[in-house]
Amino acid sequence: MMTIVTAVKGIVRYDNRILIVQRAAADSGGGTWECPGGKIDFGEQPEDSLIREIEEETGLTVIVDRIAYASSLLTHPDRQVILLVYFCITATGTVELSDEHDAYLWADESMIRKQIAPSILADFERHQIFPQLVSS
Ligand SMILES: Nc1nc2c([nH]c(=O)n2[C@H]2C[C@H](O)[C@@H](COP(=O)(O)OP(=O)(O)OP(=O)(O)O)O2)c(=O)[nH]1
Repeated sequence: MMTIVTAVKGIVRYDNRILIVQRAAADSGGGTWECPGGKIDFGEQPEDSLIREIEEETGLTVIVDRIAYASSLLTHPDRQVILLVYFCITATGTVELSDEHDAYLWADESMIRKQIAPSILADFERHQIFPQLVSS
């Protein structure tokens, strides 16, 4: 059966860096670096879902600033994920990871370019995320 799920992801900013997290080695896509976030629960508002997911994955309580971009990908030939990606801010940089991730990094532009999954980097370029990180 073909399914579409909606996920929310955060570009969490702190001290001129953003938070990237490495998927646990044992999970699907293990070892790849991404922005924190996850799937929207039925009936949930996207921004509430993002706050909940980031809290679960990192222990951070973020404030959602504004939408950065929307994107879509197939994680499997019959499974589509619609991604809503938001800029977020946090008052502290202290991260406590869940079992879903093995490592985290407060990354600047060059670290992001080196680490993050190519499909995410392509979205960052397409939607001019880097210039927005320095200018606001
Ligand atoms: N193209 C693109 N893909 C992204 C971005 N951010 C992001 O996490 N991804 C990818 C990584 C994942 O393969 C996919 C969906 O993330 P997800 O957390 O819902 O995970 P998943 O579908 O693999 O499901 P699960 O294993 O966590 O249950 O999206 C992005 O900004 N652009």
